[in-house]
Amino acid sequence: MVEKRRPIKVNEAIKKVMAYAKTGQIEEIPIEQAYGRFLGEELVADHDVPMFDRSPYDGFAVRAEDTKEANRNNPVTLEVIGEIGAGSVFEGPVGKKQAVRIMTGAQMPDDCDAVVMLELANEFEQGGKPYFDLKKQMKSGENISFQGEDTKKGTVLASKGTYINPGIVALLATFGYKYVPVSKKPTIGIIATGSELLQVDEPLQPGKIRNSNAYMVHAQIERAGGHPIYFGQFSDELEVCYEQVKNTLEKVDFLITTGGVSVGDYDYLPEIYKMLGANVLFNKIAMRPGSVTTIAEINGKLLFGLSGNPSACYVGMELFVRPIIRTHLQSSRPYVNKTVAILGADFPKPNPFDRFVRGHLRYENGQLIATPSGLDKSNVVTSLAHANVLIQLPGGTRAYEKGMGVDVLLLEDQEGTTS
Ligand SMILES: Nc1nc2c(c(=O)[nH]1)N[C@H]1C(S)=C(S)[C@@H](COP(=O)(O)OP(=O)(O)OC[C@H]3O[C@@H](n4cnc5c(N)ncnc54)[C@H](O)[C@@H]3O)O[C@H]1N2
Ligand code: MOO
Ligand SMILES: [Mg+2]
Repeated sequence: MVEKRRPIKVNEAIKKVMAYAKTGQIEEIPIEQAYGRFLGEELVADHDVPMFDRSPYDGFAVRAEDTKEANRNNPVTLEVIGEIGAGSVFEGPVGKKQAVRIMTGAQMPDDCDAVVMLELANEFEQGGKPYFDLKKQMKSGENISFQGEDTKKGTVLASKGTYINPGIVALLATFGYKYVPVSKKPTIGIIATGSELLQVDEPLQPGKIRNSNAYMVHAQIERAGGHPIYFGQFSDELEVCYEQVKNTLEKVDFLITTGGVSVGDYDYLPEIYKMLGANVLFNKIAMRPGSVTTIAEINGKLLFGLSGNPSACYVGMELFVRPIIRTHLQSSRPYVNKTVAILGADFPKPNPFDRFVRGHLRYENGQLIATPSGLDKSNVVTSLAHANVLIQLPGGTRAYEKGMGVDVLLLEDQEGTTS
């Protein structure tokens, strides 16, 4: 007699798993390797940027008061008493009707309060000395990048757990991080189960398929920011799988298995959880695909029993494993980000369970359109290739029509959300 499983709501399932979410440790890595990692600490400006008033143009640093009388018919003449390249500092005083040639990025001389662009200065020499005429009155503060205008000392620029994009890398360099504190990646074991599975390089045989889940999950873990370790594929033999799961558990922060969670004769994961003495959080979720996703816990360590069906496995990974990874990486926004889009095609199949349809999101005439990216069956693999969203269709009796507003989960987004 097959056991009767009680489906729980998706949000309830996520909550049950997240009760075991833990933040991980921090490690320091060279800045060159920081891109794509997650900040282990908040990034605070420990000095003003820029640190000094500087010129945004190549030109002349002047005292605005000397240009008061200047206009188109009445140029003022200023004497050029020196030159400052970026990186140098002009030490001397700048007196009445004097100016200093200055380059973009160079520190302003203390006595000057405006910069004349080179194009506006009519340069000439007299008695062996350089001068220029200026036909424009300068305002005090004109053409200056002021100290602290970019950011002020003490400003929090990014919170911990932030995904390090190239812009964050620029900030890290600005504040002198040769080594960057990043969240240590959780190690996540992957085990594929199924006697039908061929290795990726084996020729096809009758009744067999190649193991795609292991590599797909490997990539999904990397996208989420974790460190995957693939422990191999095992045929449906209870003892072998049990030993493998038990040994692997000791080596990883979390373990993902694919396949063997349903009610088939060779679906051994439920039995393995029993043998391990694991606490099964749930074994049925009111969702499609992935209704048989089973998650267990042993001494606080999570075992994700993802479905063998590729699309179900994929969805289970994004909904349940990803927020656990992101929390480990210190993010306070661990969930897949969401937005609303317009459904790009009819979806006529009503279902009592919530659906997560693999979809492709695109911009069209300023609107976001989400269209299913292939056949919507949980055993389908090709619909995953062009999926950049999961279209979330609440369960019920209704069909969904092209043009309706729908929630979409943004799979390639790195910002995440709080719920
Ligand atoms: N009587 C019932 N049968 C099924 C139920 C049910 O409730 N009652 N649930 C169905 C649902 S929903 C799903 S999803 C699948 C889940 O199956 P399992 O998680 O037990 O996975 P397997 O039986 O091992 O495999 C299912 C399917 O996926 C293929 N597979 C497995 N591993 C891989 C892999 N690494 N790469 C690619 N494809 C893989 C496997 O060949 C099967 O076709 O159960 C339904 N049945
Ligand atoms: O777990 Mo299944 O994917 O609902 O078809
Ligand atoms: Mg099965």
